[in-house]
Order: sequence, then structure tokens, then C-alpha cells
Amino acid sequence: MTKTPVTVTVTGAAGQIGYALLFRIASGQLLGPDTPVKINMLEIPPALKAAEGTAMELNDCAFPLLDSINITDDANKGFDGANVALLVGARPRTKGMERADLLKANGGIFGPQGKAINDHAADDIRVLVVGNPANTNALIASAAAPDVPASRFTAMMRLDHNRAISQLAEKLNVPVADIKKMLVWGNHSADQYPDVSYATVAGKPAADMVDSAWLEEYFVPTVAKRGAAIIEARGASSAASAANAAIDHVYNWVNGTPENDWVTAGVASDGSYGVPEGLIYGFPCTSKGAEWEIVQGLELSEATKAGIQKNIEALESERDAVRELGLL
Ligand SMILES: NC(=O)C1=CN([C@@H]2O[C@H](COP(=O)(O)OP(=O)(O)OC[C@H]3O[C@@H](n4cnc5c(N)ncnc54)[C@H](O)[C@@H]3O)[C@@H](O)[C@H]2O)C=CC1
Ligand SMILES: O=C([O-])CC(=O)C(=O)O
Repeated sequence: MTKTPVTVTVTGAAGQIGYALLFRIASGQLLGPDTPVKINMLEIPPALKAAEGTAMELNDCAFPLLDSINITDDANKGFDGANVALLVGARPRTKGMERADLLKANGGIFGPQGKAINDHAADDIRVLVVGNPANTNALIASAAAPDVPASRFTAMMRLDHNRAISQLAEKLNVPVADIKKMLVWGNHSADQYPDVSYATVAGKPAADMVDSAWLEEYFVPTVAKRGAAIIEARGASSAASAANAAIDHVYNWVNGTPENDWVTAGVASDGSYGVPEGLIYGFPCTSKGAEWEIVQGLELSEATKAGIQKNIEALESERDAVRELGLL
């Protein structure tokens, strides 16, 4: 190992996404095959023993890139020196819980974690929020970290992006690798707007290959409600595909996106496409290895404008609810 290890903090490390994620981080898939990693696992006290078990298994893999593992329930220690933070641990919605209760419970997690990132993480910290409601949790964490640029707090829209590619590939019976410039605008929720307007299939416009009835009646709802369909089928929410999307997001952020393509990332709006500044919103993004850049200048159809607007309203309403709770 010649390079300095990169410190990666994973919260909710003992959960199901954590279990699908950690081995891939330690094997080099998050950052690349030449980058050693120090892994910090942040958990709540009841889950520390399970986290220790996962750490034992990580060690048993004898990954050449795995420099060290630290397990803690103290956010200040968990984010100490972190270069990458994957905020997976969140409070799930339980029976009878109102949306405000869920936002409040998660505010209690993501506010303090944002502050700990502010005070202890490395200067180049990059944060990906996976825990739901991901976009608003990212907003809460970012607001609690005034010394960290808002551009470093992102929310995971990549699973939605990958789901959209998969659905289109299946419909057209083409390899997923032929599909470029897929896009899912907005919120990681059922309001999201998966959009094939700019997508290409082997270089040709995807919009010419599918009809609007399929798009409206099948594609958009299938992608937007895929999380619920997985829960229905598996009896548990998506884990390996979520971990895979987190790997894709960070890998492209750090190593850059492919030429002539983009990915969907939930990033702080700069006002692009009429999305109010500051909302963490799914946009078409590229990276050259430093910051996410929102792709500019796309012409928007009426359907896309409506999809964007619906998600603005949904995210503004979450933001206002969180403000009312004093979390912003
Ligand atoms: N953005 C996206 O595309 C997706 C988001 N998710 C979300 O990811 C989150 C995690 O999912 P799973 O791993 O399946 O859940 P899980 O319940 O299996 O694991 C969550 C873990 O977080 C831990 N945790 C809770 N509070 C914590 C805190 N304050 N600090 C550190 N750890 C804490 C728990 O002890 C548990 O081990 C959920 O909110 C889920 O809805 C899931 C799939 C996709
Ligand atoms: O719906 C859930 O709870 C999990 C999730 O975010 C997804 O699979 O997209």
C-alpha cells in the first residue's frame, strides 16, 4: 500500500445495507483498486455487538486494501478525520407514525451527525445520505454543518437512476450498458420523476422507442414505487441494490463520471431548472473527480416541467415541516 488510507465512515453499519456495503468498500469498489481504506462503523449501543461481528468477518476476508476498522457509538469519534461519510442509519417509519414524527426522529439523528461532521471530519469530506427521507435528512445534516460547503452533502438518487435504466433496458431488450443519460428528477420518494427525455440507447433517442402510454402508465410508477415492490416481495427493504447505488454514487463522485454520460445525484440546488436554491434535489450531474456539477441547458417538455414542479412542492413541504420542528 503506497497511498495514504482514506477514512470512510458508515453509519447504521450493523444494518442490512451496512452488511451489503462494507465488504465492497473494503475490497476497493468504493474508491478504486489502489486506495486503502480505514473504516469507521458508527452504530447505536444495542447494535455495537453485531457491528463487531461484521468487523470480524471483514478481517476474515483479509482484504489487502483494508487498513483498519473502528467501531463506535460516539459520532464525534465516528466522523473523526472522515473523508467519505455514508449516512445509512436512520429511524424507520413504524406503524402509526406520522410523517412529522418520522422527520423529528430523523432530525434527532442527522442534526447531531451533521454537527459532528462539521467539527471532526476532514476538510475534503464528502457525505452521501442514504437513510430516509434521504433528501431532507441531507438538508438537516448540511444545515448543522455550517463550515462544510453545502455541495458536499448529497442524497442518494442513484438507486432510482439504476432502476430506471434497468426498466428501460428490459422493455427494449437491450444491454444496460447501451443506455446513457437516464435521469430521475427530485425526491427519493414516490413523487420522483424518472425521465427518458434525454436518454439514448446505443446512441439513438430512447423517447422514439417507447410510447407515452408505457412511460406514463408503467415506467414512471414502476420506478417510483420500486422500493415498495421490493418490500412486498422480499419482506424487507432493498439492501444490496441500495448498497450498490451508494458505491456507484461515491465512485463516480471521486473518480469522475464517464464521458458523454451523466448520473442522477441528489445535490443542493443552485437554482437550476427553477428548483429553489438549497433544496437537495435529484439532478443530472457529472463529476470530474472533485465536485458534482449540475448539467445545464436541457430543454424541458411540459411533462418534465410538471414532474420537476411536483417534486419541488414535495421537498418544500418536507423542508417546511422540518423548519417548524426547529430542525433547520
Ligand atoms: N436512498 C435510498 O435509495 C434508500 C434508502 N434506504 C434507507 O436506508 C436506511 C437504512 O436501511 P437498512 O440498512 O435496510 O436498515 P436497517 O434497519 O437494517 O439498519 C439501520 C441501522 O441503523 C442503525 N442506526 C439507527 N440509528 C442510528 C444512529 N443514530 N447512528 C448510527 N446508526 C444508527 C440501526 O441500529 C441499524 O443497525 C433506511 O432509512 C432505509 O429506508 C433504503 C434503500 C434505498
Ligand atoms: O422504500 C424503502 O423504504 C427503501 C427505499 O428507499 C427504496 O428501496 O427505494
